Amino acid sequence: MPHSPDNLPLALYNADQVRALDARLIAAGTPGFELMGRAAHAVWRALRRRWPDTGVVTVLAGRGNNAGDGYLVAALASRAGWQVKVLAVGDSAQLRGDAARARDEAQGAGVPIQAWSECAPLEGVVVDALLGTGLRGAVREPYAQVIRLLNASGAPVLAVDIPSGLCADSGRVLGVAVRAQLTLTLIGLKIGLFTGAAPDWVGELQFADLQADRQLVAEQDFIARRLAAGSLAWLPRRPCTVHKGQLGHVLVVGGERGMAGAALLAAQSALRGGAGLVSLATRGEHLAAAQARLPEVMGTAVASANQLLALGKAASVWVVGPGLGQGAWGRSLLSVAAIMPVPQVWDADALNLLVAGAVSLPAGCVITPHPGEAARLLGVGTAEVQADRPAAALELARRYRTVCVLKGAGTLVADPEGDLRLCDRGHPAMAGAGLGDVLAGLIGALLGQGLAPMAAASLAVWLHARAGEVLAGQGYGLAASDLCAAIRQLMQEQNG
Ligand SMILES: NC(=O)C1=CN([C@@H]2O[C@H](COP(=O)(O)OP(=O)(O)OC[C@H]3O[C@@H](n4cnc5c(N)ncnc54)[C@H](O)[C@@H]3O)[C@@H](O)[C@H]2O)[C@@H](O)CC1
Ligand SMILES: [K+]
Repeated sequence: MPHSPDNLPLALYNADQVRALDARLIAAGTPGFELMGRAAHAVWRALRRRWPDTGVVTVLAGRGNNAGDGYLVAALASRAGWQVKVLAVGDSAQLRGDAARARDEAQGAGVPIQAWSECAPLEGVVVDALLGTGLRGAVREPYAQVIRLLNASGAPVLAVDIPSGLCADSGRVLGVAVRAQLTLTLIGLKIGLFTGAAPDWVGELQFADLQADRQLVAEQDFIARRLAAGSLAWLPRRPCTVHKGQLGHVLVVGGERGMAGAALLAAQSALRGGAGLVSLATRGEHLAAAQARLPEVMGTAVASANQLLALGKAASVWVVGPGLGQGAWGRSLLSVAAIMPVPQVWDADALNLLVAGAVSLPAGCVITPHPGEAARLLGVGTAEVQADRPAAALELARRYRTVCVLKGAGTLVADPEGDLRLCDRGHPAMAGAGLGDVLAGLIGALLGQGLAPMAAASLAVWLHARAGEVLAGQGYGLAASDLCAAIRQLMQEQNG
């Protein structure tokens, strides 16, 4: 993703939480208009840094405090000698409170304020100050038409706080949204800037804390935390005397006929993720190829539940599902997994069989659905999952009493108690076959080395995404198996 440098804060808020934070700051003695002024200075600085030589600004202003920020930016631009105008959507005479004061300040600075009309030209850099965290429901007219024309104009856009039309809670486009080149968000990071459709609308993301009191910020509830290297539980350093028996024995179960590769990738990933031992329970036809490709992995042909039961007792972690299929073979193997009292990762067809009611999920699991699997697990459509990914991840974790990794851009990791992490790393090049199998194997390896399910899932998601970024950045085709070496490299850099 183009945004999310390492220096952004970790806490992610929904709209209500960020409003509560605004209110706390105001109650603690910083007037709202003072915050608005700081917001405007931050926007103006960001604008000049990004477009230093333009000299022309059009501010599109709505009727709330987001517009107030915009009016004050216009005042600053005018005082700096830039050519600036405000196009007011709706009647600017109806502005109230701080926003009205900001409008008056712009007027006092000589900024022309015109009522927006379809033929008003959008000149220079456009500051989107139409709608912020106060947006409720689908964008109404004439705002929707303003946004459509803005997007069609090709003008460079700096969005104030959040691109207008994007839901601050879910990143859903509420009918229509501004496509920004740069978004400067204020006081706290809204989760809607990172999830759902947001990565395609936000552009570069910058953050201004408006000098908010750190103690007050720390006391504010948040909905999720961003995954970042510094915030992750890393593997403990290995003692010199360590032996393979202490590093986990991961058993990968899968590879129905025609789907051998998925299980192999999971096994390879478990190996490269540092598991002491890796076993593979698969169809007999696949053994020779598996041994040739991964000689370190102990491959066993399993034809029945009893064979798997005998084999599986030696393993400390199970990774079940890659290429498992949904036939009788897969179902019988999964019924064994369901009674094993060890940490497990359930992926792919294991989840489809779970939906079909073939088995129930054992305790201590991590499930790793993509949006389609998540939708089936929740009994809703995929669009509904994508419309509010944080809510879907939390609901899956709660309903199945498990750690849930909801894959896709902005992968989320949730636990049943409501702890939610978001990964804003990764790359579109990762939308390919086998990437999920690598993630499942890596989570298994980290569980085997002693990390708790939430920590193992979070670290694996982050390593997987960072590895994808590193490889995509080198500009060659990304194959899932390439990722294993890059993940190993990242782990070495961190623990080395
Ligand atoms: N003191 C504060 O609370 C601060 C707020 N700030 C800014 O204020 C923003 C929040 O301000 P507000 O709460 O006034 O809200 P907004 O300015 O985001 O939006 C409120 C306006 O949008 C209209 N609206 C709501 N839903 C709509 C829809 N579906 N279609 C069309 N119009 C719709 C409302 O009628 C109202 O006029 C933040 O995003 C941020 O930019 C900053 O100035 C920093 C300080
Ligand atoms: K906006």
